[in-house]
Amino acid sequence: MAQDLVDGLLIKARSHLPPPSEPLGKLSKRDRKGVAVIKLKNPPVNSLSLEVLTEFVISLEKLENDKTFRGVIVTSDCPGIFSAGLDLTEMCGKSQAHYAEFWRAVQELWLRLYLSNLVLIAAINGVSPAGGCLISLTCDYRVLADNPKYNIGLNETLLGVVAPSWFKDTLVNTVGHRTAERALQLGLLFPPAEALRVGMVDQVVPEDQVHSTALSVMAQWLAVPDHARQLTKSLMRKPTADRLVKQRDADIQYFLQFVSRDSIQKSLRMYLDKLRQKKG
Ligand SMILES: CCCCC/C=C\CCC/C=C/CC(=O)SCCNC(=O)CCNC(=O)[C@H](O)C(C)(C)COP(=O)(O)OP(=O)(O)OC[C@H]1O[C@@H](n2cnc3c(N)ncnc32)[C@H](O)[C@@H]1OP(=O)(O)O
Repeated sequence: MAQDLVDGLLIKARSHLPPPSEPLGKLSKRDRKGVAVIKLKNPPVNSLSLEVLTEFVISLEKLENDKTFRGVIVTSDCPGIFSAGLDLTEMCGKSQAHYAEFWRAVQELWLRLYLSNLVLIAAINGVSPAGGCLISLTCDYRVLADNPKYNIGLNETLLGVVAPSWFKDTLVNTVGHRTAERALQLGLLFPPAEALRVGMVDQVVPEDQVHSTALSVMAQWLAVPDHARQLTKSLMRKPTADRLVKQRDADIQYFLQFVSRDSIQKSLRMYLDKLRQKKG
């Protein structure tokens, strides 16, 4: 059975963890076929807090160093939401030191994912704006559930912020320059059929088939010898990643200046308020 191929690894935010005796990221070694599943679990919306980013990096590092694993399926444990993107509360009303630590963690996760030697398949089982979309774009292949609510895209401009150059590069490398330019300026969130048409995802399948499709795709990618596939991936991606690696500190300083502006703080606060008021 396909499910037998899969091992489980759950990323959880500490605040939602059961007793402290349980490790944060659970990495079971039961799997023999070398495929792990990273399930994001930070309810209610899988926002990427500093803690989740850090935990994600640690989990990936463990998998990279454990030679029994050759592939990872990245998916969500929150119904209907793949990830709401970066945790906006981490970018609002905090200290400069906090912003710097947060942004370094965002950079680190992007670099780890984008340059991973593992085959990464995104099983996108929910809405996926901004940072959520970015995570999927770093994967080697994206399978999206066919649900009209499951929009995906880099919507930063709609929040009054700007997708940094390496977010932009990741999108350009996936969908091409013109589609990326339009999508980024307008902050477009694509419904599944559109996302497929522009190449933001590779496959759209019925919701109950996302996981099994990701597994089938994984088998196809794992049929290729690792060394050849990994070197090819590096050839394709390293130039993009190197642009950030060469100027990580400058990128952090740029983020600090940008996010500390009164106008940006105001935009982010207004956006958060709008989200919160939606309910009431
Ligand atoms: C030139 C270069 C310049 C350099 C620039 C530098 C930096 C700027 C770059 C900034 C990059 C940002 C990337 C991002 O990822 S920003 C995040 C963008 N995300 C979004 O726009 C998604 C927002 N959320 C939603 O649209 C919805 O929540 C949803 C995901 C569709 C789910 O909807 P629903 O199920 O109805 O849930 P609620 O909306 O009621 O939300 C529940 C709860 O969660 C809070 N929340 C939602 N999203 C976030 C988030 N991203 N961060 C923090 N909190 C979030 C929401 O406020 C609710 O909270 P309460 O329960 O307290 O009301």
